[in-house]
Amino acid sequence: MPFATFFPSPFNPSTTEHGAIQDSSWMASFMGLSSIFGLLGLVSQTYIGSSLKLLVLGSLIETGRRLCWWFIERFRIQYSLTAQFSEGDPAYEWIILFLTQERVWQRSRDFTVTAKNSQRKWTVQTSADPTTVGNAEYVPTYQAPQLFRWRSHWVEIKRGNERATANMNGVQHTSRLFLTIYTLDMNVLSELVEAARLRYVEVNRPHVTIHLTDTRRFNPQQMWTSIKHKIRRPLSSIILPEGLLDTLVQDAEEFLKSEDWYIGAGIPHRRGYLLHGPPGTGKTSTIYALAGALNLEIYSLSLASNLVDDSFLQNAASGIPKNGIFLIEDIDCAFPSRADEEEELNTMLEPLPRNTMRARPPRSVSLSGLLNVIDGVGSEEGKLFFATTNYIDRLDAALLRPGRIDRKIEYALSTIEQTKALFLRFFPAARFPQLAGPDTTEKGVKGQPVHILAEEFAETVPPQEFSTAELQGYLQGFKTQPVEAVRSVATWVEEERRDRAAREAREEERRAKAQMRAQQQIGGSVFGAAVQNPGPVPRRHVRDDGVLNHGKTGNAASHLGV
Ligand SMILES: Nc1ncnc2c1ncn2[C@@H]1O[C@H](COP(=O)(O)OP(=O)(O)OP(=O)(O)O)[C@@H](O)[C@H]1O
Repeated sequence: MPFATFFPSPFNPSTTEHGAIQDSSWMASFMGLSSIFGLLGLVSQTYIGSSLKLLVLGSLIETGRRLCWWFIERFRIQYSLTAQFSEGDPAYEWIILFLTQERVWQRSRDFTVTAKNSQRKWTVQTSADPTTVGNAEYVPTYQAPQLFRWRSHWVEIKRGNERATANMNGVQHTSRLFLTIYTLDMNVLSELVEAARLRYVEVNRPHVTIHLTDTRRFNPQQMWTSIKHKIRRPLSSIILPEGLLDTLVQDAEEFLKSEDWYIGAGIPHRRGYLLHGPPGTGKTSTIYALAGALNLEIYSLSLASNLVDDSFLQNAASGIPKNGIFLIEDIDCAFPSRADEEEELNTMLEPLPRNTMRARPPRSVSLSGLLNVIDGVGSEEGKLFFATTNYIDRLDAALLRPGRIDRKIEYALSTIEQTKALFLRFFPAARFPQLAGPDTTEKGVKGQPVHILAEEFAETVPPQEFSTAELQGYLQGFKTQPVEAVRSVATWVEEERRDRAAREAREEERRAKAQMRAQQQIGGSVFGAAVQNPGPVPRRHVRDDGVLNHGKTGNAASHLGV
């Protein structure tokens, strides 16, 4: 319809009220305008029509698209299984190794490269030659899902956004992974997870897995966030007095096999071992070798950190799965030594600058917290508890009672037999055929040359004076020179004795000075100092006669020499 007809004008001659004929030029220009309006009307009419058509078409497409997604989603929900894995959980490690081996990330083109650590991540092998990869890890950065086929099923893998958890050290980010399997069969998921676990076990067969907590990344749901793999150590490489190791291994094996017996007898299925003795005598090495021999994973916790408190300990212990070894090294850390207490006291007695408050040295794990963890709820599910200490005397009797610590195993400095065995381990006949010749007799000793050397070495080293670690350190300096090692050992023993004597004298002097300072301050300005520095000294009391006494240890006065 023409525009003019559609919008009748008051200036249109046919519609003028008086019917007067207008001037012809005006008429002409009016006719021109009218035709432009008409044209515009035509165009806009076509435009609106097309727009309407487009609108309808667009709506149809969008509805179709949404419908498609809806069907796809319904299909996914109906015909797929989705599992989530979170960093820090062992299953996450299994699946990461599995995906790496399946080369799922191989098409990645965008990486974050980090120096290799022992924690397995999204590593992609970028080169067929392992030496080229070197000590770096290639972690794909993009979030796009990856699709692969596993046993005739389509599997989709997607990196989730990192989950942020707030803790006392700020916000902690944990990676997540979503695995979707397109199948109706629920078993496929558990089969895949089990296949990943078995592969992980197989790959780590030469290793012992050690789980560690990271106090900076405290998350009550996920305590064991760090994993290390140590080369499995054969039990035969541990040199201990005859029978000690065999008894320990048999005891642990017996324990693992007898869950039913424990349940039947109403005894909690747990076993505690305390390995005690001087440093470097093989306590930790024994536990690692045992874990390797029995295919157990170690969950190792140190009480030395100020951030480890009772609740941290409780959370960590309850996160240990069945048949795991819970290891607390240097368990005495939780309990201060007398030397520590003296040191602490001396520090407290030292004057502080004005207006300075002295913080009490943090020691966060309590004895009751520790006892609860060892025999509390959740500790009885087939867990082996191992603790090591250099100072068994510092441990409370409550901790050492059977049910908490079932076996105490003492480690000592190297005996003649151990020293000899260590020498033979360093210079095996296979590597030193010249020492494996026929039996000879020297200085009344008969045997292969290597045995005669070992005998001579062991006789020169005084028994029970050096730790196996110290002797190992000495022999490392003579890796290829067994004869030289024997020749020089007497000189080394003398030097070591001199060094020790000098160290002890220095330590004695330091302690004597500290004691003197403490006594002077107690006798003189101790009360002034106490007013200035109101740090609490809860376990100690100052007797009327000025003698220090320790509330807890009782006889501290004697060890202070007053
Ligand atoms: N009995 C032993 N048999 C074999 N190797 C030993 C033995 N004792 C110590 N070593 C060696 O000495 C080093 C330290 O040993 P380990 O850490 O097991 O000692 P430890 O008793 O746990 O010491 P610490 O009390 O200081 O923790 C290791 O390299 C280990 O190989």
